[in-house]
Amino acid sequence: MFLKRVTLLHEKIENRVEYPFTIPSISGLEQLELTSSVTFFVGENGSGKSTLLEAIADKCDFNTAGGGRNNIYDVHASQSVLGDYIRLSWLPKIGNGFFMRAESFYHFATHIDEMAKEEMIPYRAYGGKSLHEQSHGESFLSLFLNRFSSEAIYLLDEPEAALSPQRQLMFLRILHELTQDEECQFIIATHSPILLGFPGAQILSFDHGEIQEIQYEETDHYRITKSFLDHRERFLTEITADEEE
Ligand SMILES: Nc1ncnc2c1ncn2[C@@H]1O[C@H](COP(=O)(O)OP(=O)(O)OP(=O)(O)O)[C@@H](O)[C@H]1O
Repeated sequence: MFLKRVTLLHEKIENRVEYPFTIPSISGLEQLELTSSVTFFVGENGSGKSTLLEAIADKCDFNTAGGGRNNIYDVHASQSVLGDYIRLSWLPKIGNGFFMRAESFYHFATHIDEMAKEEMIPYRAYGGKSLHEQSHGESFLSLFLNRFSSEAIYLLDEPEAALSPQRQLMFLRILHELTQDEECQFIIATHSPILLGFPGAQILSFDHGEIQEIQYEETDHYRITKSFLDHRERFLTEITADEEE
């Protein structure tokens, strides 16, 4: 692995009453030690996962709208506000990698089409054809299978968004292959109980106003999914009863 630590530069913060320092998990951050080649960010919606991931992408000089260092295009409101306030500690330092955000993947696909049209890149790196001509899930997997290679850091924001459970398992296999011998590092914000099950991953929870390491079985994603699958009828009865009150 390459990125070892993320430090919040408290001394640079002048205004703590504005985003992103209004997010408890961010304002309380001191240092985050990354201890595995796969780190997951988990937590409730709005707990600050994307904010931190985007800031890390910014400090890696990746396009914060999604892409690597050479993918230069603009998407409205994709700048990282937190990037100026964190420091990344590397051993060794690398520049290869990619930031993928599910929500702006459409814009990235258009950017790739434009580069291919101008013959600046071949489609080979993206599965042989335009990402727009592949289904949402197919295009995600094309990126993972063809563009991802060794000695790089990949920052992925909800990669499961378009993937069927079967494709999520394929993604786990890709993760396994790319992290063998610690050749690639991944930081992944996810809500998927399947992805979170990756063996040996570090799981960082952004809940309860702080970022702390937790075990797979302690995540809401595992607990709620397991409980739902084990007691589906009871869950549905309770949900319906609430609606009728
Ligand atoms: N550009 C912005 N300006 C002001 N507030 C913002 C901005 N971006 C995000 N926020 C707020 O910061 C909080 C954290 O957002 P963030 O996107 O980091 O959450 P998240 O944990 O990734 O959530 P999700 O799981 O829903 O993707 C949210 O309350 C959000 O409304």
